[in-house]
Amino acid sequence: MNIIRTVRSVAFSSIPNRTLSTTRSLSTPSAQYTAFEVNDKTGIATLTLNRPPVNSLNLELLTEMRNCLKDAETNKCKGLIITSSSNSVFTAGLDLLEMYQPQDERVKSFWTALQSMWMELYGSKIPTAAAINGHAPAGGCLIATACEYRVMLPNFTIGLNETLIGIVAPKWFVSAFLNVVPRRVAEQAITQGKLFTTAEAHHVGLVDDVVNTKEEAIAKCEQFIASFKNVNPYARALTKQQFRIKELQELEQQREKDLQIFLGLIMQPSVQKAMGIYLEGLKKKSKKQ
Ligand SMILES: CCCCC/C=C\C/C=C\C=C\CC(=O)SCCNC(=O)CCNC(=O)[C@H](O)C(C)(C)COP(=O)(O)OP(=O)(O)OC[C@H]1O[C@@H](n2cnc3c(N)ncnc32)[C@H](O)[C@@H]1OP(=O)(O)O
Repeated sequence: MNIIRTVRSVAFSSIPNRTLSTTRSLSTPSAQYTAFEVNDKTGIATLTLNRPPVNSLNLELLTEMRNCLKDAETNKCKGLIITSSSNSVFTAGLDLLEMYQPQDERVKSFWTALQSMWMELYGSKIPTAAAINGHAPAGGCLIATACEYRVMLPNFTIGLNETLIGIVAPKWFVSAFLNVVPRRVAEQAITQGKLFTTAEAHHVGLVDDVVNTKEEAIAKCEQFIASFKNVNPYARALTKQQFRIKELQELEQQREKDLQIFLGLIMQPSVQKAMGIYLEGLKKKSKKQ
């Protein structure tokens, strides 16, 4: 696999136009699981999730994601694309090992980092797009629905499958899902823990477009971001905020309560047992392959 390096605090406005190399990626020692590149010509940032084998979202990855999102906004990038370095998994969602038999302080930091990353992404002032080049269950779907545009490659799955693991998708997971699919479809799917195939997701509007390759997916995201080129960024950001402020304020005001509900749920012996069985099943399946 290519070693992907990460750029931090590169002011887009200070990047000169170059003809040969069109992306800039500098390394920072702290970035382990993400690559963050800014295209010099378009000003679009790409955040690539890079935590093999399945980009499961642990504390460190969530923290890096949040830092990249902040950098993209601070540096006035024209837009942000999220994708994965894997050929088959966008992200497997939250790292179950963070929630199974967890350490007290770490699991609190983990959930707090998830809240922060989501608020940063959902509330981002710049256009955001997900190039979903693999499976996107649970937390993967959460990231995709927090973006303004989604394009997906064929024959993968996406959805909020929490109930199948014996856990509950919090209200803010559901509200972002509800932005993109009708309420009836959402209620049925989330209570069933349904994972939609790409074709089904496209049919219900969970993804906007389907393309065959990652390159095409990135190009579609770039087109989406470019569609705002004649729009005043300030007016755009305030307009977007009007659509999203309610969910953001709700979570901001209830962060501690949300954390306590999360801890109360996952620490239940029956939930720990269900998670253990689910993890065991994943490991058995992985060994068979
Ligand atoms: C009103 C009250 C509200 C209260 C709210 C409270 C709580 C909410 C709590 C939690 C919310 C959680 C949301 C989540 O995101 S939970 C995670 C859900 N994710 C999944 O179910 C996906 C599981 N994974 C898969 O289905 C497959 O791995 C996948 C299709 C993604 C990829 O398949 P592939 O064949 O390529 O890879 P595998 O062989 O299955 O896996 C390789 C390796 O990775 C391990 N692994 C997979 N997924 C995870 C994961 N999410 N976390 C940790 N580890 C994972 C897998 O076990 C294999 O490991 P190993 O055997 O190689 O050691």
